[in-house]
Amino acid sequence: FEGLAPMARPVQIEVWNPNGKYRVVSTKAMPGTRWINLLIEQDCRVEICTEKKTILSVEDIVSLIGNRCDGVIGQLTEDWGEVLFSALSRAGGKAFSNMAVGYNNVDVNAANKYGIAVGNTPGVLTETTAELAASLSLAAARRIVEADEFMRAGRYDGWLPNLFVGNLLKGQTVGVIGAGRIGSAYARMMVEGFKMNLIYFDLYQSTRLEKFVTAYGEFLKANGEAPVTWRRASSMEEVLREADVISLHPVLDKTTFHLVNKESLKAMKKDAILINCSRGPVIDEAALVEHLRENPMFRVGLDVFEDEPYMKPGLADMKNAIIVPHIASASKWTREGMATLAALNVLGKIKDYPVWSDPNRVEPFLNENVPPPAASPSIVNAKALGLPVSKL
Ligand SMILES: NC(=O)C1=CN([C@@H]2O[C@H](COP(=O)(O)OP(=O)(O)OC[C@H]3O[C@@H](n4cnc5c(N)ncnc54)[C@H](O)[C@@H]3O)[C@@H](O)[C@H]2O)C=CC1
Ligand SMILES: O=C(O)C(=O)CO
Repeated sequence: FEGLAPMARPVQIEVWNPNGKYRVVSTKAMPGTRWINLLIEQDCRVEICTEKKTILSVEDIVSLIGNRCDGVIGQLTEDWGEVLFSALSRAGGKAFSNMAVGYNNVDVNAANKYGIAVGNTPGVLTETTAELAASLSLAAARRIVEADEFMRAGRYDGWLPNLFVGNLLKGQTVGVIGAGRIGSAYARMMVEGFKMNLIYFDLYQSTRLEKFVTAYGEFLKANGEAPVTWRRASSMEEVLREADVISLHPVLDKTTFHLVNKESLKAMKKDAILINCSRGPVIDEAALVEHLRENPMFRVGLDVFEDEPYMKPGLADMKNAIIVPHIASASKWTREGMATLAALNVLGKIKDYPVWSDPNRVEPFLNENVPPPAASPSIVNAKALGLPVSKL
């Protein structure tokens, strides 16, 4: 790598295996070391950006790419479009992977234009993300954050029949919008854990989820308990009208932008609970603040925000909102796994490996005791680029 033209603007980096044949850049330090070791073992020089700022600009990343780079692992906060894919292509790059399952920050058409593979990290974060949605559901139903603040403020002076009365989940209806991997895992947790009935809306039927709820209902009945039920709604409005707790888990695209707006909020029960662990712009956040103000019994649990990292004015003042900073996938196992999948996506393309045939079945890549399969775990534009599929 000596003799390369200096970068346009220096960006601080940490280098592993300086003599590696392939140059792979990660725009952020990521948890664990397995991802670094896997790249090094396959002759990669790994450069990790150590700049202090949280969100790198397009210019920062152009500098990082420099004039020779085989692949980049990037983050959902970065704007991966024409400028970055053309820079990566000029540097001889073949692959980019988001360290995330959502890739609404990536212009896949621009990547296709330059023949660059785009990876994401499905599966490894399903349960962790669903568990946070479940945590927010419980926290909202039982007003845990308000009650915690009350205690810390020294305001507790004795048990009272009316103190922080919330909602019982058992026997109520949970509504899921977007019953894909995460939405289905959340639905199962709420149905099995709290014996809620399920209503869901998705463009596709979730047969596995339906079968699970049917079987669980039969199990309960056989044990003399009230069975749980499920229904696939024919419109989102049906879910909004009927559910007591509604959790949003669709991808963010043109069809889901402001899916929840002023009108849809009005359609919900006055004391409903709304959870969002998908992407901020799925909710019209200004309309939500207005709705929270007008309906004190309505509660919301948010992991994501429309103008992340910012909040719409007024949201932070609402007692009926629980807000956490996009931490739904933040368990150690998941974050290390996401780093591994992202690194293997990039490595697989650099080494001309085929693409794994089923991105819902990524466990073989996560087993630390055996070498990972010679494939890229999940490439979203594999078809568009005509990449070969693994026979494994
Ligand atoms: N807050 C966080 O930290 C995390 C957020 N996410 C977000 O969650 C999303 C979902 O992830 P997965 O479950 O793995 O994806 P998935 O692809 O398995 O599920 C998405 C589901 O949304 C459905 N869908 C698409 N358009 C729809 C519409 N207009 N109406 C109703 N349903 C629609 C799809 O048919 C699919 O079943 C990701 O795209 C990402 O944006 C994912 C992980 C962590
Ligand atoms: O994976 C994603 O899409 C996230 O939002 C972070 O895990």
